[in-house]
Amino acid sequence: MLRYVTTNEGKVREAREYLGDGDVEQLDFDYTEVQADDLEPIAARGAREAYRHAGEPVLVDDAGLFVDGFDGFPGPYSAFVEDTLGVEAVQRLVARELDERRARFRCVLAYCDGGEFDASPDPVDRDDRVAAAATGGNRDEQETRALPVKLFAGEVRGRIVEPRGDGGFGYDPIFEHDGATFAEMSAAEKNAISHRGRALGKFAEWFQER
Ligand SMILES: O=P(O)(O)OP(=O)(O)OP(=O)(O)OC[C@H]1O[C@@H](n2cnc3c(O)ncnc32)[C@H](O)[C@@H]1O
Repeated sequence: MLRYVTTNEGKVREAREYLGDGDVEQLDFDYTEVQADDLEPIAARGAREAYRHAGEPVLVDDAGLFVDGFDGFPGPYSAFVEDTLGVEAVQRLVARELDERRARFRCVLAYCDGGEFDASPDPVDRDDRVAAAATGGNRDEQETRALPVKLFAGEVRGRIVEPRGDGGFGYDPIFEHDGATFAEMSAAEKNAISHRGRALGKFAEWFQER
């Protein structure tokens, strides 16, 4: 059984739709969201912490909306911005400030099961702030840091539009791809093209071959 580590029911719905109901169990665990410019170090750190907590194979899902004209804002801060400004305010800001409304969604899945495998290069090393916070520390911290993690990234391009649709979650109503917003699609339709669907596809292929 795979523990899908998230507090977000929408993510779990899509993971179950893709991987199968019986294979995914939600682990509602709030790992430390380290400050970083990319999703990779956040997801890797989360997977290590979640594995130490659960003692079973875990998959962490970190995602964000990156608006081209805002240099990728809100990116890794997407959850904070959704909670504070709200999705519709982001859309109004884009409409007011930008002629060019292109954006992309990214999703990074991080897998950890305490075992050895062809682990991804450690993204924590790439980010000075995260590395500084993660070096030193006690033995527990050093053991957590040493756990191998495998990363799978997915991305989809689209544009920011006025909200449409009742499905999905988060920024889905304002993200349009090929004429439809993600909130106008079923979970299966969204998975077929989305950042999460692509990352899940890469993960499933690797996991089956293990
Ligand atoms: O950290 P967890 O517990 O998984 O839950 P979260 O919702 O805080 O997840 P993130 O840190 O990955 O935050 C990503 C933000 O982007 C939003 N988001 C993530 N995936 C999305 C998707 O597929 N469609 C629309 N919005 C999405 C989500 O609602 C958050 O506001």
